[in-house]
Amino acid sequence: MAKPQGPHPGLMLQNYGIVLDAGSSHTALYIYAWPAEKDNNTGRVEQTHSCKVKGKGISSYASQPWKAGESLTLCMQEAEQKVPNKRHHETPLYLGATAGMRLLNMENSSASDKVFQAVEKALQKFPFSYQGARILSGQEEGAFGWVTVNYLDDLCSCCVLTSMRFLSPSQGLETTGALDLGGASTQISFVSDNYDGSESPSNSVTFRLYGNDYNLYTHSFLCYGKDQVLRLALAQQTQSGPRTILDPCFHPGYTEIKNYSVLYDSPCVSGRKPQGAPENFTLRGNGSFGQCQEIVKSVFNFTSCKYSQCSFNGVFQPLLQGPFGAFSAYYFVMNFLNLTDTSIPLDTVKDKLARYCATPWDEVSYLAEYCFSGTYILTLLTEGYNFTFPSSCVYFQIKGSDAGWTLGYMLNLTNMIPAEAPDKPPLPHYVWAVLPICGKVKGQRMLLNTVLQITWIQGLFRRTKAFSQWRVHLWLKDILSI
Ligand SMILES: Nc1ncnc2c1ncn2[C@@H]1O[C@H](COP(=O)(O)OP(=O)(O)O)[C@@H](O)[C@H]1O
Ligand SMILES: [Ca+2]
Repeated sequence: MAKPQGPHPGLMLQNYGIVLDAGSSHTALYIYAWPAEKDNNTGRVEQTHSCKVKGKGISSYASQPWKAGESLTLCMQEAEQKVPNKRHHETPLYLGATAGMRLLNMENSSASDKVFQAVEKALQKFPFSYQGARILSGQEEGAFGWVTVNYLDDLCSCCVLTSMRFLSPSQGLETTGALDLGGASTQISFVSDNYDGSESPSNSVTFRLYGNDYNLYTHSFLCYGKDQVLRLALAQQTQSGPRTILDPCFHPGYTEIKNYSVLYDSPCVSGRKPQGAPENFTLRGNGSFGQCQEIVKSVFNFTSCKYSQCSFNGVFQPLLQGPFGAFSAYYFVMNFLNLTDTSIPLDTVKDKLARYCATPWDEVSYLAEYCFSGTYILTLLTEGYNFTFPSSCVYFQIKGSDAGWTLGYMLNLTNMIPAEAPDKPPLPHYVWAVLPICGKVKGQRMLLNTVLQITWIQGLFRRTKAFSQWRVHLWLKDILSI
């Protein structure tokens, strides 16, 4: 008897790519896959697996570099299992390190080199196509995060509402800005119609996507990740070298003994350690959101700006233009605090946070830093970047933990972001007519894409936003299987 016919084997063939995100707090491995039979520009890339490396980030192994390499072994073995053997040799493997290694490199470049040597040695033992380990610049981290957010196109209801403005002839189609909060740095990246890149060239990244140039504004604030900002705030409170501090950013009843040398062992605060400080100090929480916000505000410098406008610390920032997707620690913290709904008035958000901060520690007794982190996020967004809530459309990404620069980095390095538009229109025009029907099948996201596409047909763009067309193009190819 003839075997039942399965799908043509060629149709099942997948390509894979692996990216290791060596962050300041920990390393994570991501596996991406896309259909092999489609040309690079049309297959939808999806994350098929992720693995969190046990222990801290690779920069924490400065004094025992070999352990940085060893720490990756389990996740790499898992990747060997997850990627089919036949594809191992063709699977590119990248490691990108962010602010933790940027800081280590500033502090002790030979230690950072040794960590990379150890990591390289460990990764080369695996059968994948190793493509190198390096530190990403802050601009790259911001820009690739933006590519990911726009590629994922995982828009929430907040932005569906905002999509109404896509129909306005004066506004043009918008890309989604990206907000990434790490432990040691934070990035903001967006396209603003009023920004041509000339005012502050170091904040400008140009992308050629589908025949159009995008001028992206991006800035990475080193030391403004949530873990380093906590050091800045504690440094602010310990300048006189006290033995005890009453810290409003921690719950009442919370007590912790902190070591001065450990606190000041970071380029973000080094040189500020008080002379003659004792070995330790005791941190006692008193849970006051208002006072905590005052301390957090004091780590931002709003006084000098040599540009037409600035966010903080004298850094140029053009007019905000949204929507924005906020991911990584933005999502972890706001999700934990049940504050991801940005349609809530700002005062209500502050009330909720104030109540959380004032909750006695014995009623929380779990992860002490969320009051501080929530206060920092709110202050960074509203005072630092000047978002106004609820009118600014910032959405905390549901798949927050998995959005980040890694996908954009891989898309770029594997040339999967087409720089040029195809010679002919991606699909004949009659196909657009079926869109409203398709739109109902997959719900919200489809509906939004429909809006984008119709807007395109009607020629309502002030200028062509080919990146969105590219997304729609990918999606159409997907659902129509062409
Ligand atoms: N479940 C979680 N809840 C709260 N914070 C988290 C959670 N998981 C990760 N984080 C935080 O997210 C941040 C991730 O930063 P990371 O990517 O390691 O640093 P960077 O991007 O600055 O190099 C860290 O501050 C880490 O503590
Ligand atoms: Ca990160």
